[in-house]
Order: sequence, then C-alpha cells, then structure tokens
Amino acid sequence: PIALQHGAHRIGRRTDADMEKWRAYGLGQFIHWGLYSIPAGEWNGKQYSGAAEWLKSWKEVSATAYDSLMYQFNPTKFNAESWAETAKQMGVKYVTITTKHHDGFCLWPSKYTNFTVANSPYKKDIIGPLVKAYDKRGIDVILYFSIMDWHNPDWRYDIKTREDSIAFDRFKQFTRNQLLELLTLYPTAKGLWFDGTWDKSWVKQAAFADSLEKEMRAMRPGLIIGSRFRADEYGKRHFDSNGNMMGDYEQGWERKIPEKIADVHGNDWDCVMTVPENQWGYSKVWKGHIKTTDELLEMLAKCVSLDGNFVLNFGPKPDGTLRTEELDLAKGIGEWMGINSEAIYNGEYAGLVKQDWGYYVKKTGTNKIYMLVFNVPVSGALNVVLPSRTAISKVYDLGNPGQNYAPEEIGTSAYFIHLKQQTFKRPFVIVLETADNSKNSGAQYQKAK
Ligand SMILES: C[C@@H]1N[C@@H](C(=O)NCc2ccccc2)[C@H](O)[C@@H]1O
Repeated sequence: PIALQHGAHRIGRRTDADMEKWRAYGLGQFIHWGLYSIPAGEWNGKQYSGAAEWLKSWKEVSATAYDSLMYQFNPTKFNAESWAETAKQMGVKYVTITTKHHDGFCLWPSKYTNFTVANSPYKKDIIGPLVKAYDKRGIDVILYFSIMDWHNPDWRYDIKTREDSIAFDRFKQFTRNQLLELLTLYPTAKGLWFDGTWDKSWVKQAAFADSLEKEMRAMRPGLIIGSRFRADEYGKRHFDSNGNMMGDYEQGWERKIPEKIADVHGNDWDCVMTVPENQWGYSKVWKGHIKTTDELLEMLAKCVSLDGNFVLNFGPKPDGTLRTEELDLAKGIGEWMGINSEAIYNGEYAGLVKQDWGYYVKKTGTNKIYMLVFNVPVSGALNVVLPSRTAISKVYDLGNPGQNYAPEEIGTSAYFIHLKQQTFKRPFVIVLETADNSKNSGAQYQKAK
C-alpha cells in the first residue's frame, strides 16, 4: 500500500450505534428545494434540457437574473409538519434535505452570506422547522451541502494563478464557517451528504478537507459523512489510492443501483433516486419515463437486499406544497410498507443464490429471511436454495400470516414454495424461518411430484 496522510482513516464498516442505526434505515427521502424550484426548468419561455436545479448553469441564464429569484422566494403554503407527515406515512426512516445546492442559495439564515432565506420575502428559516418536524416523528435528518457554490465570487473550478489560490483560500474558510454553523444550529442532524466536490479546485484540498472532516467529527461525535466529501492527496475520490473507501458509506450510487453484492465491496452505501429520469428540483415538465410505485418498490427491495439504503427524491413546488405525482407515490409506497416494512427495516444481504422471483433480505441478527416477490413464475413454484444442511422451520406470507406454505423439498436444502394464487396486485413478501439442520443426519426429501 501507498503511504497516505489523507486517505481512508478506517478500513471496513463503522460498528458504532449511530452507524448501525443508519445501516438499518432501508428507506429514505431526499428533498431538493430552493430558488431553482421557482423557474422549474423554464427560462424566458424555453425549456432547459438539463436537471431543473442546474438551470443557473444554462448559458441562456445570467447569474444576476437567476440570483434575483431570491426576491421571489415566498413559499406561502410551506408547512414542515405536512412534509414530515407525508414522509412518516411513506415509512421513511431518514430524510436528506438540501441546505445549499450548487446555486449557493441557503435555506437557513447563514451569517456568512446575504444569499439566504433571511433576505427573501419569506424571511424565515426553512431548515430548522424541517429538522424539528422530522425529528418529532422519529425520522433522522441528514443535511445535504454542495461545496461547489456558483454564487460565491471566490469559488473556482481550478486553481491556476496566485489570485485563484488567494480567492479559494477565502472560499475554504467560508465553507468551513457554513458547515460549523449548520452543525451548531441543527445539532440533532445525524450526518452530512456532500455534493459538488468533483472539480479540481476542491480535489486539490486533501489536507484542508481531511482536517475539516476531523473537526466536524470532533464537534459532533457519531456524525455520518459519505465518500463524496474529500479526495486523498493523489486526487482519488470515493476510494483512496489504496482502494479503501473514504468516509462512512459509499455515495457513488446516484440514479443507479448495484447489480450484485461484489459491486459494494462490503461497504455501507445509499442509492439516491429521481422519479423522472434526471430531475431533482421541481420541474414543470417531467419528460420521459416516470417511475411507478411498483418500480420504486423493486428498487427499494434490490438496494436493501444488497446491504444499501434507497433514498427517493421529492422536489417540492415553489409554493411549498408537494406535487400530486410525488404524493401518490408516497401513498403507494406507504401502503406497501404498512404491510411489509418488516422486510425492509434492519434488512441486510442474505447470502443466498439470487432467484428470478425477486430478492432475499435477511433480518439483521436473526435467522429470518424475507422473500420479496416481484416475478411470479408460470409454475407458481418459487425456488429456494439454502446453504447446505439448512432446514426451513416456518414459512408464511407477511401480508397474510394465516396463509401457510408447506415447502416441498426438492433436493439437499433446496425447496419449492408453491403459491396458492397466480395473480397478485402488488409485490408480496414470504417469510422463511430457517434452522440449522447440521445436527441431523442427511435430511430426507419428498420426491418431486
Ligand atoms: C444528488 C444530485 N447531485 C447533483 C448532480 O449534479 N449530480 C450530477 C453528478 C453525479 C455524479 C457525479 C458528478 C455529478 C444533482 O443536482 C442532485 O443534487
């Protein structure tokens, strides 16, 4: 291995209680809200082809004109309690909220810039009420923070001249001030979700970022910080020059999901997902495919089955209400979670051979295995292959406990679970309680009928 001062400072997963709680979440909510929600991807009557929250980067948009959106920010219908209640009904265990996106506008009254809610017609802090409303419902809060800040004149994409270096040193102090301010104002926040850290200017700040991360962790023991915050001294991000993950969980899964367990390298991770193809902030026009409840439930199941958390994005409207498509999805997911959340919370990779019918999730610390079924085979028989000498002691349908299945043993620790019906409206979950059978001599199995 290469001697590194600013690489990963821990090998393997964190084992403390705060991280174990994060690992158990399963389902989260992302909220992207800010000035970009006002134009919602449209400018001078033309549609921006990119993500709505990147509108300011469009060459047709002048920074001055964009920044004066601050004087239009007045979400009269904003109600933190109703967002938190929607999230509660959906069954999320944590929420990641944008405090400042790439455009630099702060949803809290930062004392380090005038570009905040305090100088908008709304005047009031948005982050505080949200933290309070979510905390009250037992939903942990993670604060999203973009390092890249298009409003701050000291931001640089790269550092080429002495002037760049002097300006960017001011920017680094500004960034440190804002982050310590956020941790001081919102002490119950469980972590920080960093973004906008890919440009050379920041990638060159291995020592500064490392010391800032240490300072934040010292200030808030247990704080959870992802792999996207800092680079090592060779500019390596997410994984340092020795291939060790930086931070506490992998943040690389943005709008994508790992295929197999080998893809996650034994690390904690979260997948953050948009409802349309690629819109995080509110966008008037949702182009292309809009994901359905069933699709999102399958993504959730896949993430949890591979040791990750699934975080679904909401882009609230400028008036502070949520759009109906997102409310409908929250309702659909919530109804499913109302019946099946036991298969999601405290779920982990089961270590079984993946079958076509869906995903296995093991309940952490137990011998309970959940079968999350999305694809019913024509045969109606779900194939289950367990580690050798593992017997099934109990099988039942989570949504219909009375429905007991007598698994048919078709080989050594291999079973068919015969479904009683052929069509299902929603994905469903079958619970397997397994028993270690290694004590008995070779188990007898019924000949396949
Ligand atoms: C969570 C999302 N991240 C922001 C973004 O710019 N993603 C594009 C991107 C994704 C992965 C590596 C670099 C850049 C989007 O605007 C959202 O905030």
